[in-house]
Amino acid sequence: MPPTMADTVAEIESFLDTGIAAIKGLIPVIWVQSKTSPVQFLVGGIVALLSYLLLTISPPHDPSEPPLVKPRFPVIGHLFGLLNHQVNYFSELFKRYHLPIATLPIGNQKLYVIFDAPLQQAALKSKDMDAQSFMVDFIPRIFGVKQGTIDKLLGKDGVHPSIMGDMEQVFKAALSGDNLQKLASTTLATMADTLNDVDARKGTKIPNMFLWLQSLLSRSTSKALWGENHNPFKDHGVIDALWDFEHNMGPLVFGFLPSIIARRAYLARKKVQSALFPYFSARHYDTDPSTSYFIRARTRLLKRYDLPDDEMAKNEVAITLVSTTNVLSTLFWCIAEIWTRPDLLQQVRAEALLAVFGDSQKAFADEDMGTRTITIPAAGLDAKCPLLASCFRESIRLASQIVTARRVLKDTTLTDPVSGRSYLLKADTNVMMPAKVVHRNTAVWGADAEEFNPRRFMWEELGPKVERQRKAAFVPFGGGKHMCPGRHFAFTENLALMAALAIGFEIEGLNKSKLKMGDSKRGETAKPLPGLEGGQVVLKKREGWEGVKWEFSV
Ligand code: HEM
Repeated sequence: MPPTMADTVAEIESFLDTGIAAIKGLIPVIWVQSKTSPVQFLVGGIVALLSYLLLTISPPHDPSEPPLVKPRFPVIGHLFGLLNHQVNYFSELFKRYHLPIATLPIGNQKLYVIFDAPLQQAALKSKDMDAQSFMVDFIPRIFGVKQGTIDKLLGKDGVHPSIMGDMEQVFKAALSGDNLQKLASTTLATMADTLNDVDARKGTKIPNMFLWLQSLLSRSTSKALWGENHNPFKDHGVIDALWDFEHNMGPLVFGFLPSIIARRAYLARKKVQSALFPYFSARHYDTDPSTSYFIRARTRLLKRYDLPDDEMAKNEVAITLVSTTNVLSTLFWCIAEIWTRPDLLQQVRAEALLAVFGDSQKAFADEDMGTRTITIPAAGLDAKCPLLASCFRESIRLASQIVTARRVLKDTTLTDPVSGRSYLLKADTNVMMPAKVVHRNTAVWGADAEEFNPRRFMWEELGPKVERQRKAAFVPFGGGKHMCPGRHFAFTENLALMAALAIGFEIEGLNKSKLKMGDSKRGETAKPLPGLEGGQVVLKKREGWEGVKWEFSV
């Protein structure tokens, strides 16, 4: 049975008492030793003094703040824990203390960590917390834009108002209604070309499924975003540089000597920025009609903030990344889980056939399809293919290691909508909300929370109570006003692609023993470990479906 809050607080207190007693106990020992060795006395004295200082410089803590979780090693223990275990450190703390929210002292600073889904959602909806502060700190370091550019965008230059509200509107408009439909149909058209290019007899040899999907998603999404004619990512070298940057950007957060300490990411970023610069200076976003609303509206808005083209090129490296990174890993895991379970694949296939052909699916099951054109209706597949959609949600649940971050703007009280318990959060403190802890909480997901269960999101089978509980604990897209606006796009493109793959293709050779999820370093969606991406596979057209031409309607 998990410990209660009272047990946990008692455990924390007893741990602290033991620590202080140990330090106090050292003093007579040092004194005794001093009789024989002055050097030992000196060293011991320094140790005791340092330990005393370490135990007393912790930040003030109000009892109405979230419970204090002192590190096992004073002062810097949590920092070491985070550096050492990254996102998993939050999971370890949750396993140890089972708290809904905690205060972690780090040096003389503190950090709040929210482990509980309803509390996370309450925090994401709070007007007294924002995400901007992180932009100020990290965007110049990660993307190399000037501090002045960020000041303009956040309205700190005394000339411009903050861009945030208008940008949220651009995101919402760009990823809904007609704009979403156009973006999804252009993306899926490139995917259809790739499926149609698969050799009818030999298939397509894929040495690494993850990299193959990375290329497919980058090519199709970038073309849909930036337009067909002047897509800066047309050259595959630029796509490779984008992922090289993504993979190696970690040391850029230190913010000094990037060309030395983060050389690989720095050079890759430079290559992507050099490809974006001519796009902005030639104003293709305005003149090329195939440019997406997303890029056109966002660029026009940024231009109202007087961003020169080189700053535009730096800042906009983020766009293709945000539109593909999380999709890539979740799509990969979903394919890996389905295509390594023959029974599940059969069920997904039957469901997709029914969604595409209606009642006539039985007639098609063994028929030679000749050179027919088959259109996958991408819109509405979520409802028509509940098993496939459940598998996709389950892949997102397990792969999502996102840590959503906010900063408290002024002292505020956060109330857990379920337990009714309130916590005081102090101004200027950072708040971290790890999705992995919520997504693997056995109290919500059951004893098999660490396992892939294809039917975990089959609402009709589970009933409304479980549906409500699980929906509340499914938080991969963040929440509040910054909730991922691309989630509908992600569902549309992924379900449609997988439906086509299930109906018309086999993925031969996908090897379960060569698949392993890695731990996310920066709180992104988890990738497979290098060398454990499922091995070499062949994407083959199914017998009788060799001549089919694929297309998608949205
Ligand atoms: C499975 C796929 C995806 C996952 C798990 C995901 C997750 C997230 C998360 C956690 C956030 C931050 C929310 C917050 O701070 O509260 C976010 C923001 C965002 N996502 Fe996604 N995302 C996905 C796909 C996409 C796609 C396909 C697009 C675009 C085509 C996209 C565009 C964005 C944008 C523009 C934001 C920033 C929103 C803002 O700051 O207002 N995402 N996403």
